[in-house]
Amino acid sequence: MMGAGKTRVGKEVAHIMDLPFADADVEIQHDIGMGIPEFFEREGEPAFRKVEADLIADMLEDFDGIFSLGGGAPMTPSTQCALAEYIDRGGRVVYLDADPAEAMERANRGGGRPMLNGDADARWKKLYKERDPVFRRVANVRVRTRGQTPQMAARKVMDMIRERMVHVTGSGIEPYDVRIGEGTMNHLPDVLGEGVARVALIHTQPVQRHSDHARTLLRQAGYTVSDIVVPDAEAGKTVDVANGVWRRLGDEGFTRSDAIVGLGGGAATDLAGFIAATWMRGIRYVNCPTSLLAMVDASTGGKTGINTEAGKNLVGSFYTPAGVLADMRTLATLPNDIFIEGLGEVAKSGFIMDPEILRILEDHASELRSFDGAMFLDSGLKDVVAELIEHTVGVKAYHVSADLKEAGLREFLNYGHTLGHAIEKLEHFRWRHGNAVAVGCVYAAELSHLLGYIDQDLVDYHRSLLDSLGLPTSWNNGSWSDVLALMHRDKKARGNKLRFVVLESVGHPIHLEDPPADAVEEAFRRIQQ
Ligand SMILES: NC(=O)c1ccc[n+]([C@@H]2O[C@H](COP(=O)([O-])OP(=O)(O)OC[C@H]3O[C@@H](n4cnc5c(N)ncnc54)[C@H](O)[C@@H]3O)[C@@H](O)[C@H]2O)c1
Ligand SMILES: O=C(O)C(=O)C[C@@H](O)[C@H](O)[C@H](O)COP(=O)(O)O
Repeated sequence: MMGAGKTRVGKEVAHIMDLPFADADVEIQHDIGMGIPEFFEREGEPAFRKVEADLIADMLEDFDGIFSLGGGAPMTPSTQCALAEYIDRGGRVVYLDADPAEAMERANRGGGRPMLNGDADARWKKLYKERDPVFRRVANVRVRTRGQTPQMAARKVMDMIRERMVHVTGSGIEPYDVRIGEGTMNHLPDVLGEGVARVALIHTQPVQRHSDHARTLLRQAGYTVSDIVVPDAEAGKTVDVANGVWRRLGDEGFTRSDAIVGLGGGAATDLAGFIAATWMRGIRYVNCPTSLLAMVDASTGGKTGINTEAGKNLVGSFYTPAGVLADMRTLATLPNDIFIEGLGEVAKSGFIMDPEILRILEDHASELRSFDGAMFLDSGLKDVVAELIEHTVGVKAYHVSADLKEAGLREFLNYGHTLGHAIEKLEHFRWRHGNAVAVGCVYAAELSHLLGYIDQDLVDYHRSLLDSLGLPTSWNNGSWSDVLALMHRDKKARGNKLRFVVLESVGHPIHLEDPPADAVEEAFRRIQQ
């Protein structure tokens, strides 16, 4: 909006990011050879908008830097299309959302604004009403600047435009974004939206520091927050815990217009999503993953659920979050072993789809293996991890977008999980999920090899890569009959037939229906060594 500080803040952002800055109004005046008020007077608004739209389209093609648009520009349909294409090419369109009183005061101060002729405040308010919904729609970054100096606002803009983003869409999915970067939790109020009054913040005790931060953000934005601490890790994914949370929501009067925020590792986000899916048959929820595994996998895609006596994740639903905020600052407190566990799901995504993930893992194996949260944010590893998260969420989004309810393609994300879930259950969940998946991937590779799909080299590659990352590649703590019984309860099984995901090559998974019993058992013998 006029007076929001686009030029002032834009210049500041360009300065701190060492980028060129351009202002659409200055460029236009240069092109038309006169001031904008004069051009408005002589040619009228439609002629001005045409000149403006053409210039913006050219700049979005050719200019690399920070570009400030006039407040009316995004109202022109051709500019809306140009901005959408710019976003598709990886661009960031920032809506600088200022406090109306501050913006009106600044807009009136400067003068020379043809759109504010007459009663300037009334005109400003009318324009705001028309433009605000459009600005929200065309921008992929919204920065609230209430009470902030231009320098503070510029820092906020910079953090936000440096974020990585993966868009998740598809049939049956209300589109949402996974935002990855430092400070992405600041988006919580935007993602929750204005229709929500109460928020249940569901988290575990080890992430208290991060939930305190989230609670502050939520309270500052005006939400009534219920802080709900659930038992840690798999102990939280039970029907008793879910029942306790439902009771709290009932006691505190949660209605359909309220929301859940799930904050923590994958167990906490699985539980929070399940509560959101079931409370009043479904309320809005946002995930704030704080472990690597939850960032790359659990928080996205809408698989929510709890465990039962019969096995892992056997009760749940497909229920999509309104957004995922992977705030890399939370990784500063993550213990090394839990970080490494997350690499199990990262490697899985490399094996089934994205060789670039495998290349990054190979190139940085020893740094990743020595992950130290306390040093992380000031280290070069931060960008490597951000890239791994973006790639891995990209793999997840690809499968989920095409097949939300896991009719076929999405099952490929389950590579390594048929045995992995059985190991977790037989180990009474003392084995971490990502570690069990790592062994499960070696098992699936062995099975692929036994049936002639891949050669021994690729099986060996599974072992050497996972081992270089500090992940386990063997397991020898359970009987074959127990393992087999649990694999029959896997959700991919049909009737009494086992189904697996195996590989034909890196990036080419296939379904394997009812494989020969001796191969299934022999692959197990091979991971016991
Ligand atoms: N829904 C899905 O699509 C999906 C995908 C993959 C895994 N999962 C599920 O996710 C779970 C595994 O997730 P996980 O590996 O995050 O385990 P987890 O949730 O058990 O978290 C591991 C431990 O790390 C702690 N922790 C998390 N973030 C921390 C931080 N920043 N600082 C300090 N401690 C932190 C947790 O409190 C916990 O003690 C499993 O239940 C698995 O089934 C779900
Ligand atoms: O999103 C999916 O689909 C997956 O299979 C991702 C897995 O990495 C994840 O562990 C998931 O929780 C497993 O789901 P399940 O259906 O096998 O319980």
